[in-house]
Amino acid sequence: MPIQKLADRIILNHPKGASTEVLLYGATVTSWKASDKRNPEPVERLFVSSKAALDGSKAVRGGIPVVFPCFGAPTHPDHKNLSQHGFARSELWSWDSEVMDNEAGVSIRLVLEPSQKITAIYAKPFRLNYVVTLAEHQLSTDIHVTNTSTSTESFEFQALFHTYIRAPSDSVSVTPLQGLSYKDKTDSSFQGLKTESRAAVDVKKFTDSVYTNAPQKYEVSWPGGGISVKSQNLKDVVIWNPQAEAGSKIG
Ligand SMILES: O=P(O)(O)OC[C@H]1O[C@@H](O)[C@H](O)[C@@H](O)[C@@H]1O
Repeated sequence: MPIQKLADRIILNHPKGASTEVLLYGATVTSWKASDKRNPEPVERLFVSSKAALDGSKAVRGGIPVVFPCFGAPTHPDHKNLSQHGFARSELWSWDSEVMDNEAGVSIRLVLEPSQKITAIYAKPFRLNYVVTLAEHQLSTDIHVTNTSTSTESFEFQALFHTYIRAPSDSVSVTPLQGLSYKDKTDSSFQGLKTESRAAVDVKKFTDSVYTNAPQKYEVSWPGGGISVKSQNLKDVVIWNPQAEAGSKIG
């Protein structure tokens, strides 16, 4: 069965061995296993904390949480009743459809629409469609935000994937970010933007950097492993790793 619909999650299996799991809670991808040249057997590519709650009691600490309609603490007046990173990662999404099921890819669509609970904190006419596609060596996540208003009402939003890549934090690095402007969220004494001087950005110390106008094509590499990340229409990229310093404060 390439697509298994369980009560709380969807499991996708690719005929060549890759697999992924998507929780209906938050539409959070909690596992992606794929092979590569170094590993003929599929290996897990995403990090999920051993302490993560997967029962829908709080946003999943790991995998790929979906962030909408605000990133970080809300700053826009429309988001004033929301918590950090918005509500999409902590709502129950609905199954919509199977999009594709063949050797090229196995793909499903989930949907999130305003419920009474959401409208109480965010009364905007939105619909989110989320398509997760598993290919032999690739996982694609596409978020489509629709303004369902029948009038001229508009709204501003931020949307992103909060991907936790499974990598050794003492030796992983990300390229190419050199020369880009970034907000260093670990440095509250400095309000402006810094310029990235490093050819390869590591996360050996607590890192929380928001790069703007980034190239949308990155190599995340470590000795003996790595992963390529591509994005479309997502021009900012965040490199975050709490390390022990900030990690010890996370539940
Ligand atoms: O604890 P949360 O809400 O999942 O956020 C985790 C982190 O998410 C990152 O994307 C932010 O840049 C950090 O500032 C934040 O701490």
